[in-house]
Amino acid sequence: MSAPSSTAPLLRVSGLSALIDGQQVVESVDFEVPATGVTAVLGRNGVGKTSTLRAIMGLITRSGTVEFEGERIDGLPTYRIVQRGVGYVPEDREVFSQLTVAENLRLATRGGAPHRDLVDELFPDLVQRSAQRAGSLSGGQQQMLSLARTLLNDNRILLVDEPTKGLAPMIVQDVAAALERAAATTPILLVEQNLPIVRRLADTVVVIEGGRVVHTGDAGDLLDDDERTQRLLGVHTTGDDDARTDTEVER
Ligand SMILES: Nc1ncnc2c1ncn2[C@@H]1O[C@H](COP(=O)(O)OP(=O)(O)OP(=O)(O)O)[C@@H](O)[C@H]1O
Repeated sequence: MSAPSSTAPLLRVSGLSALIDGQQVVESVDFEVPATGVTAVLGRNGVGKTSTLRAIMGLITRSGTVEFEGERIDGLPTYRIVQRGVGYVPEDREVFSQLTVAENLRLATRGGAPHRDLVDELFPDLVQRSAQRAGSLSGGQQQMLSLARTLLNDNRILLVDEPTKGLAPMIVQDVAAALERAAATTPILLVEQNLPIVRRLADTVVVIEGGRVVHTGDAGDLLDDDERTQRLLGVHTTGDDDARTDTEVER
């Protein structure tokens, strides 16, 4: 196989479908993730955003094609996909609550933690709390730890699922700053319902409805079009700093 050209998408998803308990939750999804910047997956609650990421990672039964750097990864088990450099930060954070911050980071390390300095710089609070049990961290600190675990390693792409969900506004900004910094070197496929954060971070958007892609395009173009945003996402963006496409109230 010839090497992918510099303009080729890094990740190409074609006809991706997925089942949970026999129910079709992702239906023939097609989209591409370019080799730079942030691609945001948007959509109302329960439309299949998380399931799309989980299907790419091989965490749920899926069919269709997923190509990463020009090679198919849809037949690989999750650990092999991660070894290829696909970093995944799940929605529910999944920190080991009985282990300390330092132990969580050590367990996540592949190949000598090449980005330890970056992680320490991005998350000084975690350095301070290195001996603290992860289960006793706040939601925001656990999100930082979950991100830090993935950012420690060399990733070719990051899949990040709702990193700001349920977080206080100040922590949301800290998480966004960390993602912005990571995106400078590593492309990100981001599920995010906080539209101001999407506007800040994303270049491209993929909108999902009922398990299918219903819109792809420039992030600014969509978010500048209030009528279209309202139609696709059920929320207005104009002048609303807290616009979210879900119903959660931030704590
Ligand atoms: N473990 C599960 N068991 C049964 N149904 C599930 C499970 N996980 C997801 N689903 C269903 O699959 C569909 C898609 O869910 P998914 O979490 O992918 O959507 P989402 O767009 O990420 O939603 P949200 O924004 O609420 O996180 C929903 O109808 C949901 O109820």
